Amino acid sequence: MTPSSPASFPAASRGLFISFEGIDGAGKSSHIQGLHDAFLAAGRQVVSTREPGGTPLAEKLRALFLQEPMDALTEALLVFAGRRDHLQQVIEPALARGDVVLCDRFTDATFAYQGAGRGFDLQVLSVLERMVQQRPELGEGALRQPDLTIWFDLPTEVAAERLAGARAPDRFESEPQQFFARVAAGYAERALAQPERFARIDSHRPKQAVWQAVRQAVAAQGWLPASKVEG
Ligand SMILES: Nc1ncnc2c1ncn2[C@@H]1O[C@H](COP(=O)(O)OP(=O)(O)O)[C@@H](O)[C@H]1O
Ligand SMILES: Cc1cn([C@H]2C[C@H](O)[C@@H](COP(=O)(O)OP(=O)(O)O)O2)c(=O)[nH]c1=O
Repeated sequence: MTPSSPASFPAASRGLFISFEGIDGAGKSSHIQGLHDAFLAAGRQVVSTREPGGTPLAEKLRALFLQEPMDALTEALLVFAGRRDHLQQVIEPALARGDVVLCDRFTDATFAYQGAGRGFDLQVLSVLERMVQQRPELGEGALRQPDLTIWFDLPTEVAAERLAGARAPDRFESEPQQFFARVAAGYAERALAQPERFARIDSHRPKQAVWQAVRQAVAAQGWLPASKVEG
């Protein structure tokens, strides 16, 4: 059996938590399914989920969050309330089973959108992050964070072009490009602060090249075989 054969790749059975981030239209949704399939082919159980959302309660909050006008603190409280339920009901049980959790956005989005985008107090967001994600069983003061965050980075004008006409814009997608420039800067700041967790993907390339970079970022962690290019 060769080292790249899926059957020879039981890449440890500890749970893996991978989040996907980027401004709207960055192209992340296009690659989550590809990774889902690649992990299944490597013999892993996979849970693909999203934020805001991921549980019946959090999906109800998502609908309000995306459609109803509200201030930035209300946005932050709603999104962290949904996150708490999502962690308790879906993410932690999946990680405890040893599954791979692929999460379309997580807390970095709150720092980027509510923090950098809306200008909301980052310290308040850090307090909420600590309340919601604290996991004493991981160590004293430890927070649940993704093991890897795949950050799709591309110029705001390219993302806007990709979104134009693609779907009816929600409350965030209707924001002007300056908003997304701030959000992008917010992601860059988070990535700078926690470089070991972030894999930056240059997403201003054809889909296949982006996919190869995504696959490579995961393979570099030893979680998928390196050789094969799928997708
Ligand atoms: N590398 C790419 N080049 C050109 N268009 C892309 C690329 N990746 C995604 N798209 C298109 O851009 C739009 C937004 O992609 P999507 O995956 O929905 O972005 P996101 O989930 O990050 O908001 C879709 O119409 C998608 O087909
Ligand atoms: C998770 C999260 C998302 N958002 C925003 C980013 C997106 O514009 C929106 C929904 O994210 P997303 O699921 O990427 O939207 P779509 O299904 O249209 O691709 O919510 C926040 O503002 N804060 C958050 O904490």
